Amino acid sequence: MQEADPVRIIVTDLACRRGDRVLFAGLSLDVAAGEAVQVVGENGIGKSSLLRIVAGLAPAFAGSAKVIGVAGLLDERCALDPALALGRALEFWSGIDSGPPGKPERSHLERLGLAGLLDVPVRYLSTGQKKRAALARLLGQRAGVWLLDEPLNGLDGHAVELVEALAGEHCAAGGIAFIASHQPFRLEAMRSLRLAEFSA
Ligand SMILES: Nc1ncnc2c1ncn2[C@@H]1O[C@H](COP(=O)(O)OP(=O)(O)OP(=O)(O)O)[C@@H](O)[C@H]1O
Repeated sequence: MQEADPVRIIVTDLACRRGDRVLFAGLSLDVAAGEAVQVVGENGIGKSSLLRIVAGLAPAFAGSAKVIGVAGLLDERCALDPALALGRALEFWSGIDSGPPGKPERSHLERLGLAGLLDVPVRYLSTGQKKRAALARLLGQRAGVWLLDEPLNGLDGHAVELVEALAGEHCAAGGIAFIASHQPFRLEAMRSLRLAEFSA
């Protein structure tokens, strides 16, 4: 994240419709720099849909969701070319996300345990390795607003702690973590947003 970039999420009277169902309505929320929110609720209640609306990838049915700053979405897709070696795949995005020359930061790769996998085609990576690769891309984006959809899925205990630590550092540096997760996510002073309270 670029220091001093202002970040905020402002959700106002938001409603979400998928197919012929309104999943939730009347949702208002204000998330400021340094804050973390965990969106909780049963399968199918609309957590991913909410994150996609906030990311600007799905339309609101009513109301609005506004992000101030750059948003980076991490979801179940690792969004890296499966045919490319991991290093090349990350370089491609790094060039787009933060401009040339497009080298992913070595310290990120080492911390995520990816430094020894840069020659491995993305399609050969394990589930947890793909998730860590997606995190490397997110870190490379330098986005102030992290939208994390089930970020702990497929990760071993060590990697879970790492993701929690990364999110904590991100918030401490003035970023926002907006997280949909069924699993407990240990992050200091994180608020819970119970989507069931807004079910239509
Ligand atoms: N494009 C779409 N068209 C129609 N229905 C959709 C679409 N996308 C999602 N849905 C439906 O919307 C509902 C909410 O899905 P969503 O993925 O947001 O739930 P979730 O709370 O994230 O669930 P989970 O905990 O299982 O990940 C589901 O019933 C899903 O089938």
